Amino acid sequence: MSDDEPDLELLALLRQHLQGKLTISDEPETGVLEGAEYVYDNSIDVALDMRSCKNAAAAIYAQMQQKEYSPAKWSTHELHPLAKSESTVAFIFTMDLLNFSFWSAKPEAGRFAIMYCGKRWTGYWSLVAALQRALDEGIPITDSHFWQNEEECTLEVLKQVFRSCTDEEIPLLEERLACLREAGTVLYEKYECSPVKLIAAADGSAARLVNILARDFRCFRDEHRFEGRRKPIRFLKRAQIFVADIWACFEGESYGAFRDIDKITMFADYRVPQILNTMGCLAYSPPLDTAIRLKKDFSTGGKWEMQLRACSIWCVELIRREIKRNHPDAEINAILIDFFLYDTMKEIEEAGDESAPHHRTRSIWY
Ligand SMILES: Nc1nc2c(c(CN[C@H]3C=C[C@H](O)[C@@H]3O)cn2[C@@H]2O[C@H](COP(=O)(O)O)[C@@H](O)[C@H]2O)c(=O)[nH]1
Repeated sequence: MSDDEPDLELLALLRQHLQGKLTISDEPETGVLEGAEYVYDNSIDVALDMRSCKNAAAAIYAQMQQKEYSPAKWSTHELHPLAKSESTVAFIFTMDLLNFSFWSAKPEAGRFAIMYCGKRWTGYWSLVAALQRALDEGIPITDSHFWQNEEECTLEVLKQVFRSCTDEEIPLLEERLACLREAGTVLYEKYECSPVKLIAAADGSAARLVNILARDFRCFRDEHRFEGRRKPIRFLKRAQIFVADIWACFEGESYGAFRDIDKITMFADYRVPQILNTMGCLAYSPPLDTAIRLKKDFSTGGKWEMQLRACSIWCVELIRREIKRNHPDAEINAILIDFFLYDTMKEIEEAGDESAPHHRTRSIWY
């Protein structure tokens, strides 16, 4: 938009304000849900099946109750840190700086994997295992001073941290080092080298913390242009899952106390669309469905990838609303629904069901 063109959105807001119809609260919004709805409304390759979403809401609620999904469940995963401490905040920050792109084009036996505690870990769990193993081996991988030290924190050392028990290396190793370097510099310049100070800057607002991460760290700024829309579509997946992991780990207390945690949306990755499609909630156009089944590469910010990510966010939001409509007192939000869907998809995959492959994008965003 050129400078001399009127900003119609701003004029509309001013008109509403002058008519007393607009209360501008200082509570921040992330804009993620608004962007997701816009893409959903303009999608031609992905649609939501409302009957399936209603059925899914009932099934998800029942299973979440039965499996007692709550923030406390986060700490029951054997690799997640248990201490409610600053070092756990640093661990989670490191983890969510690097929490992206673990999928492999190789068969299960040959894919990147980490041996730790006598078990073979793949995907997201390979990341958590690698960080735990590094700490056991005396590598200060969660310390932002280390990330900035170019003599100590080298690509070779990071290769050692993520050494695989197969022939395949972790994808995007150089990009992961760049994320640590940038984060170390920003923490040094703005937050006294402390992720705890970063959380404190949000003053108890989850939305504000997501916005701070997107503003101050390029590697968290997961936002992309969609067709002709002037404002970028914000997914902010790793920024949001960082806030969610802190909230869940600390069970809404201490560093995890956020008064607006319910503003966090589903995390637009490659796993949850997969299970939403399996449940019939997400429907794909034939060309898109074929491209996913043929395991084609999807470009970052491409129209198919944007629709998949945005419609997944919007789908989980509709499922959340349906659950709350039927169970107004249910302590459920998009985070817990997302965690449940991710874990369930992993159980389906571990049972060997490869019937619905996921879309494949290689990026640092998810
Ligand atoms: N939407 C969503 N995406 C999630 C997670 C998690 C793990 N969260 C744990 C914490 C609490 C929960 O109960 C989970 O146990 C990882 N991912 C993303 O998936 C991808 C990895 O997939 P795979 O290669 O198959 O492991 C990668 O983009 C990673 O960033 C989640 O919860 N939701």
